[in-house]
Amino acid sequence: MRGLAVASPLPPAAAAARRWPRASFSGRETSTQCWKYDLSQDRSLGGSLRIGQSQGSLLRHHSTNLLRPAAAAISVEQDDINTYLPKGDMWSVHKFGGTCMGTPQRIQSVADIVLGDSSERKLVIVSAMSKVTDMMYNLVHKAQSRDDSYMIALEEVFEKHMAAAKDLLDGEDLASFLSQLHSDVSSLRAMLSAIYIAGHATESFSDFVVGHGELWSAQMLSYAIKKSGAPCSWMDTREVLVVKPSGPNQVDPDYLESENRLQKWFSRQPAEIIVATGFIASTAENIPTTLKRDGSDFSAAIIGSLVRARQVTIWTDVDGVFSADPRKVSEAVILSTLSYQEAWEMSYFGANVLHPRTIIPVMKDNIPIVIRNMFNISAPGTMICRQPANDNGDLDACVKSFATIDNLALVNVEGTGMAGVPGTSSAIFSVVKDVGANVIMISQASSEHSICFAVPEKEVAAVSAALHVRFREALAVGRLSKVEVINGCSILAAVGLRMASTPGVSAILFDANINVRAIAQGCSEYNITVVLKQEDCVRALRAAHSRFFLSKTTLAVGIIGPGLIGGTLLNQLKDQAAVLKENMNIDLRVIGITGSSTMLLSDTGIDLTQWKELLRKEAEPADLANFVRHMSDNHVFPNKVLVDCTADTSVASHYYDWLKKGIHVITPNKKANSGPLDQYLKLRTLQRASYTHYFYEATVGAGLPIISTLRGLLETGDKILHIEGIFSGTLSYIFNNFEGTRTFSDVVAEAKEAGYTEPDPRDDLSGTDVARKVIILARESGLTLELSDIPVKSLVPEALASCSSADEFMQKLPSFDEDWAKQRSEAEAAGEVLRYVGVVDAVNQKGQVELRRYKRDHPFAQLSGSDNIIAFTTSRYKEQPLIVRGPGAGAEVTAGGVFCDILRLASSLGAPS
Ligand SMILES: NC(=O)C1=CN([C@@H]2O[C@H](COP(=O)(O)OP(=O)(O)OC[C@H]3O[C@@H](n4cnc5c(N)ncnc54)[C@H](O)[C@@H]3O)[C@@H](O)[C@H]2O)C=CC1
Ligand SMILES: N[C@@H](CC=O)C(=O)O
Ligand code: NA
Repeated sequence: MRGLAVASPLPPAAAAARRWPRASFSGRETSTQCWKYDLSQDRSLGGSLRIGQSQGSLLRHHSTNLLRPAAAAISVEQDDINTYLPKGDMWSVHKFGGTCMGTPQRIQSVADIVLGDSSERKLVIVSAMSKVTDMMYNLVHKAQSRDDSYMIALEEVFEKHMAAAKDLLDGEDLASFLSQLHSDVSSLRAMLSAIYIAGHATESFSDFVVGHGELWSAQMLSYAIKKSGAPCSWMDTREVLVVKPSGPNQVDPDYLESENRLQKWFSRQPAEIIVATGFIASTAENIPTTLKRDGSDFSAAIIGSLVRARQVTIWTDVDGVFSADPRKVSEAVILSTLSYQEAWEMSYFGANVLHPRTIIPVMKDNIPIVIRNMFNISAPGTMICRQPANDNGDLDACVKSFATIDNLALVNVEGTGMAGVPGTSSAIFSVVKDVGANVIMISQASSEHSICFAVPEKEVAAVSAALHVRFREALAVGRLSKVEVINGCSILAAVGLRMASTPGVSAILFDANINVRAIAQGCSEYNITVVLKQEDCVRALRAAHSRFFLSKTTLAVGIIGPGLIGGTLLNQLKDQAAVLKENMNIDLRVIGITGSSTMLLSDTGIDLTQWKELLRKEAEPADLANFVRHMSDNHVFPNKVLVDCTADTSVASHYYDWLKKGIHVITPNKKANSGPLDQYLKLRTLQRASYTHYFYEATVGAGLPIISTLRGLLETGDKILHIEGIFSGTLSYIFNNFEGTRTFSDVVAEAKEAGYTEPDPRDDLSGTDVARKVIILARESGLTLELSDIPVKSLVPEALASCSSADEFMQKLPSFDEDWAKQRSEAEAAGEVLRYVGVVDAVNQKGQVELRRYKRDHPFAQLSGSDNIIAFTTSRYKEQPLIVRGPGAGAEVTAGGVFCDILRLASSLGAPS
């Protein structure tokens, strides 16, 4: 036996070892070095001798069984050649479906994608141009039903391909394609005419006709690739792929024969790029046939396996495999990896991934399949392979996807006589088999008292009738108690390879508030299947999906009162939502906005860029009860919060119920915390006993950290002695700006215009707003005071207290400007300013609100704008109080304070800090 002649020196051992890690070096660093190689582990060698033809291949000597890396130029003696077809990592297989081959421009893009792949060798499988396969079947159908319009239809097929070729090709390539097209169409015309005369087409006649779509698309693409100068041949896979029928509408590949034929083919045309026809094949007797449904994917997988490809890429028009049907679950995400088994399970449960049989050929050789979008090349796609690369072991990753099957019926066979009686299930399922029904899932209670199974709804009547006949006697004597049919069912399947090793998966599924009728989980635990009412299915699918795929800190937000503060908050949420999601994994979804007359609801989140417009155009009449139901019935989102941005006492009276329902509450509205003491205490007791949160930072000092500062002091054991301050942004603004240049009523109007006042400014001027804040802080400090316990000096002239509206009040206020001017001058003459202050006297358990005069150098006299200043005197801050100062009213700062509370909530739900 002759050896191998290597014409140029071998690569250095170290470099070679990197490239062939399983090789063990023996010999010296000379041209005589040899490499032992573990053939069994290397799919590039396929366990038998392969000889490479370029640098980077492995050569094995027959007699010594030693392998060595090939050098750039090798001359190989004919005797030593087992095969001409190089196999292994150098091959990359691509498949482009009809949509990808839909137009000449797309065919050109396909050519560009193929040329852009740097693999040493490429095998490209193509489908017919979109719609062509249907057109071809239609030709056969017309001809055999003796409809002579088949001639016109054939002409259309011809025109379509001629037009595409003229767009795509030119010169000699175009001429030779068109000449082939002419000749093919002539033979088709003859064959269709024969079919027309016979009024019948055999399957192979039909397959012969139909396969032309692929023959033409493959030739066009190969010419388009060749145009760029790349060496490319096209392959009629009927010469290579041999299959045998294995059932109705099903064929099995004959790998051995196909491999032999492929090698022969390659020895004739050893091109670096081969464009091959998908879908078509032939029998061992060379009769044309097809690979049936999803045939081109199957062709790609078989050929990928024959050449032991590095990868098979299936190009399509979606970014990859979704975690659930995106038409049903808008939150569905593209999965980066899937195991073969997961892809298999998903296909079974109706996900449009790959036909299970497409996976078999590549699975045996561990060849990854990548699903990619040819219209979005930047998307990495989904890789289907043996071991998911990003399998990081957390619970979220163990469920890969959810799929559903509708229109099922559940059959439940029940009875004490079933337990321990061998053959019952075999009797049941032989009945099912006899009526030809397709069992989708089976579940048997371990007590063996019942077996239930799901079948398509349209098959259940026959199944039920046959079971009643078969078990008539058992039913009559009571061994079986019933054969029950439950119509209108769906299956929801959770698929994931790692569910087996992850505790708690089914618990999460059940926790999603799904009313489950039956459950099945195989020992392999690749899927958990639950049967539920069809009408619940989409809701359940969304709920289950959200449990696994949404961030734990996804918050469904309902905004009540989109006025100044609520509206500003919505705009802030709109501007910041993407940043929060990106940086902190906090996903905020406003799923409802209600004003006093209209409300806007959404299941998955309102588009905040147009909330105002939507609220005008798409809103429904406001109904707070329905609004809250919409929040609590939503099972997509794990956490919900209602944000009350009204000043309404009746809205505040519902907080207790909402917290009880598990809905968190956040508010700038002071009514609940300054309302009747018993209700306040009841609310706080409930909230402290639950894990539901209630935040209200903006009720005092707007966005200033007043409540949180006070809480921090108290929770760390400090003792509050005294809290004193200017708590009203409105009154602060008024007295900071009422300096003799403008009238009192003008300054009040300015404060209202600036958004500092309450919806009715009398609430500010009357001192009620300050009294409420004093009560809130007093109660927070442990005092049990009612609002009526606080003496308040009202600045509302008695005559205006009874005005029927805020507008009327504002109109009449100027008549009191003179009184105010007098008070101000008196203070000024004494070197003092007017300031409206609130006091919590924790030592004496009292509160107070009054208009005081302060010397010009007092800190309270130094404020500007809407500044609040609050001084906490405590056991720790006794000599010098702890002071918080800053703008204490206004839309942006108040909405910002409410927003802060929302993030505090997200943080207590587990968001990163
Ligand atoms: N303006 C400010 O600087 C500050 C305001 N706040 C508080 O913020 C809250 C909101 O104040 P603004 O936005 O200025 O008032 P606003 O009058 O501009 O907005 C209140 C909104 O609530 C709506 N509303 C009233 N009753 C309702 C109900 N039952 N159901 C649904 N919607 C209802 C109104 O139609 C309006 O759109 C008040 O509680 C106020 O005390 C707190 C701190 C500072
Ligand atoms: N109207 C209030 C707003 C804040 O609570 C004020 O003026 O302080
Ligand atoms: Na505050």
